[in-house]
Amino acid sequence: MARRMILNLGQWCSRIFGVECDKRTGPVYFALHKDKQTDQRGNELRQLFGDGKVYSFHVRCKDRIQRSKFDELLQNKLSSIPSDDCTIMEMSSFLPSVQQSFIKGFLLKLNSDNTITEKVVDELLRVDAVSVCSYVQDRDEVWWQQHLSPSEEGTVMSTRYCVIATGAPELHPSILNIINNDVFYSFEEAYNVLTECSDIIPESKAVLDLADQRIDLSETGKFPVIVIEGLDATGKTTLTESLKEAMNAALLRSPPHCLAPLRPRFDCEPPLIRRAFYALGNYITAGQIARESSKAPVIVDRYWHSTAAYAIATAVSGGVGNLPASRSEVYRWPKDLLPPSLVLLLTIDPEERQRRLRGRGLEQTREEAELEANHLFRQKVEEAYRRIEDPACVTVDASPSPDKVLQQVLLLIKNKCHL
Ligand SMILES: Nc1nc2c(ncn2[C@H]2C[C@H](O)[C@@H](COP(=O)(O)OP(=O)(O)OP(=O)(O)O)O2)c(=O)[nH]1
Ligand SMILES: Nc1ncnc2c1ncn2[C@@H]1O[C@H](COP(=O)(O)OP(=O)(O)O)[C@@H](O)[C@H]1O
Repeated sequence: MARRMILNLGQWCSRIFGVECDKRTGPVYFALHKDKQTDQRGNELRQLFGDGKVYSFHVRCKDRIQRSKFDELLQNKLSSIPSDDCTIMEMSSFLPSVQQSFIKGFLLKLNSDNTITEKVVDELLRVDAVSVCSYVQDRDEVWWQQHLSPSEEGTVMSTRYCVIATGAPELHPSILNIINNDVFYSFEEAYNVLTECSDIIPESKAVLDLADQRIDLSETGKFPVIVIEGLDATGKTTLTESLKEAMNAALLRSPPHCLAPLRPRFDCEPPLIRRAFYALGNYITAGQIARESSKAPVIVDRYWHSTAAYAIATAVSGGVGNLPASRSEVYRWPKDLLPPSLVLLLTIDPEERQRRLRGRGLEQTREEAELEANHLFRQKVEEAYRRIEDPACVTVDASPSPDKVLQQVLLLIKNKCHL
């Protein structure tokens, strides 16, 4: 995929940086040059680096488990700065000619100098795995990126590169790493992640043991398997319980009940580890689906669509426009995961969903909180749901009463599954 990322940068190929400075206009991209460049397309750079001190941070660490932990540390440190004192923008960077070279970082613009911010910058400077840079103009108003490193006397400015604005690559950099880092397309890939983190997360061994004991059947039985998907509070639990009664069906969910005690532990982990946990949950549920569908219809409350949609929406910065295009390989069902007969995506308008969330009164999970705080994230989840294929979701308007939704869905299942 990196082949389509190559930009015309001349003979020297630096990292390309994309900063989400304005959700409406999309990222501003820049590259680095060893020599001074007079034609910088300065207006765009002034938008990024003008008006006050600017730092960028990203994690450089070969081990992906360590990298994901440092990413989390970096995000938590920066979010400790009062939002009035700074503007934090997501920054992605990649090497156009190197696969899997994408790294996620942040650009920090200080609205005012204060001790909290300087303290956070100084602390991050002392984390070996975190690369800190500042951006300054010389007397010719040419912008430079300077790499900073700590010293007893303060900070030392070492290597510096001339910053040049550049055009947008064809694909948003954040989609470069999705495959088997954010979304897992095989049991083995997800299993390997939890194996790699079992020394720092002892609970991983319990998950791996349950994954080893999963029912490993590759075919569903003769009865239909219907997955119910949708954002929180769209009515999945209500509908799946009614369908269980109405169809005398087995009701399963992903992650499966056997993983429920471990879920809060992994919900606190960075995306790489959290998604591997949910992915293994899908494979354990798949074995239960295969077994139960030989005896009766099976209803499943969330499955791979949830895992993939939330992972893609989290991994891709900015708005819906940055999502991988429809038909992209990231939306393809894993070849080794049992596919259901039908996937129904419950949709309701945001106001009704808010009302139902309040009515439910349950504690919000981290992702639910994110869904409410960030309508861009919610839009990306909904759009990612719709782009997943083989099987694709069939959208259901879940705003009528519970009974009307049930009747509508029973008719849909009858028609689609030829019951
Ligand atoms: N089940 C499931 N949830 C996921 C996954 N990835 C992210 N999530 C998010 C979706 C929700 O915001 C949150 C909780 O989802 P669940 O439906 O499993 O739990 P809960 O019963 O609290 O949510 P609900 O309101 O019934 O949809 O976790 C995944 O792979 N599977
Ligand atoms: N069709 C519906 N009409 C009105 N309220 C509903 C409907 N379906 C569910 N609810 C209510 O909305 C809240 C969330 O429903 P729930 O089934 O828990 O959704 P989910 O499992 O998708 O989070 C609950 O309080 C439930 O009683």
